[in-house]
Amino acid sequence: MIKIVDAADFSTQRDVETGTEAQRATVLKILKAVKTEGDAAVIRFTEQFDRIKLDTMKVTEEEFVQAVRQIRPEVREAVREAATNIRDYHSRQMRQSWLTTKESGTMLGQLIRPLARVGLYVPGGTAAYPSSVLMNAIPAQVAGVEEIAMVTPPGKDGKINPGVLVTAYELGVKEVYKVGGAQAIAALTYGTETIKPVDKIVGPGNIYVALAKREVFGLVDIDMVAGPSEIVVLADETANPAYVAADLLSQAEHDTMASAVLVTACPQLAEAVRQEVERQLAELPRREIAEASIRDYGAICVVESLEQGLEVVNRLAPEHLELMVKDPMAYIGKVRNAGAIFLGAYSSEPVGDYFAGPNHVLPTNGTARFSSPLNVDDFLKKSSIIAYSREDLLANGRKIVALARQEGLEAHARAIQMRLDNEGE
Ligand SMILES: NC(=O)c1ccc[n+]([C@@H]2O[C@H](COP(=O)([O-])OP(=O)(O)OC[C@H]3O[C@@H](n4cnc5c(N)ncnc54)[C@H](O)[C@@H]3O)[C@@H](O)[C@H]2O)c1
Ligand SMILES: N[C@H](CO)Cc1c[nH]c[nH+]1
Ligand SMILES: [Zn+2]
Repeated sequence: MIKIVDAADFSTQRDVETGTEAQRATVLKILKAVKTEGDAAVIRFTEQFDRIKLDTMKVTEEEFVQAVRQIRPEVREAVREAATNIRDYHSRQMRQSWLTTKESGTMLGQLIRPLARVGLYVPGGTAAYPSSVLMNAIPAQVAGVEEIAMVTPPGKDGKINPGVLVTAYELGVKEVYKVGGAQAIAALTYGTETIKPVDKIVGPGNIYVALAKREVFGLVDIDMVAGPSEIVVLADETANPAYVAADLLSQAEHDTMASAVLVTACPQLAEAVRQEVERQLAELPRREIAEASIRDYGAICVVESLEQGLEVVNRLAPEHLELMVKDPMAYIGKVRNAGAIFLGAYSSEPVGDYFAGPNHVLPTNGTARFSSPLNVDDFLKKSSIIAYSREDLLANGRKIVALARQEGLEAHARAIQMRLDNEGE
């Protein structure tokens, strides 16, 4: 049963990222072994944790072809159309290098370059989402990343989820390895005989993957450590309770630790949604997962006004926020913290998960206060350009010398002073 909570002390923060001491020790052991032993360690851990003896790590052309045969044509068509929408949306995020020239002749600018090689982690198990392949690979491709290596654990039959493989194939991602867990993160970071190291690792995974990503950050870049899914629906009396309940359950079915919350000032809507959640839950194939999520992390927060509701929303900083109110556009300027904002009755959250175009890799657990959806910038890096003119150096050199000496850095000061002495009139 979904609980009714008080606005004042309500929080959706969950302790999901630190793991136990034993898990952290396991991850450190795996990272060290792969770093020193390479492929042999990857093969050993895959046998230990996935119960698969790998003959070859790299997916063959024949395996791609087999996967294509297993996927219905309409699904493949939907993947293509979703890919087009996601590519169009992310293309708008692309930045250009720039250069300004001052009257003094000095040129200053910023050079934009894509990362050269990126690793994409795709989880195995029941959460092997082809849509996550689209959401992680397309922004990298739009940025111009030349090499994308995908890693994903083998299933019980030693094969990779066919939907995931076909989606990779559709995008032209052909470098795919049947390796998962911390050993995959280690291989992407340090490199092995088979897997070349990457510059950045993106994509969600279980606690072993999350801990390994945190540990290697600095040697490589990482995107974020995404926690369980979340949705907050801010609704008024005009909202359809069945739609609200369905959208809450769409995220609850992801994970027993997913969080689904209704915030409303309308007690009648709160009661109707409560009943709808119970009714719809009973019919869901993933009922056990959704039920646990609703029981432990679901809530209805009855507030005094929509204004107060917005305060709650901004405090929770949810991954997904739905504004199911009469005039959603009127409220958008008041939303401070949310990963993605869905406006009106027809912008149901799964529209964003699969098809509309924005990314579904979003900040969770309150991190929308300071971070953004996965985007093209995550795959770009910037270099500053400084082409100082003689005129500017002579005009400003003394100030630079003063700043250097203030820091006690005489060699810095002399590098400038030497030019002033040589060139000064
Ligand atoms: N936020 C998102 O967008 C999003 C999307 C998809 C999945 N997810 C999350 O990703 C996770 C997927 O988890 P999963 O387990 O199904 O797949 P996974 O690929 O993340 O992890 C499987 C790997 O974990 C390793 N492993 C398992 N048990 C181990 C142990 N005892 N010691 C060391 N390593 C071990 C194995 O090597 C295995 O290959 C879920 O938590 C899910 O919620 C999040
Ligand atoms: N809602 C998830 C992120 O919170 C992403 C996803 C993948 N497939 C379906 N949904
Ligand atoms: Zn989802």
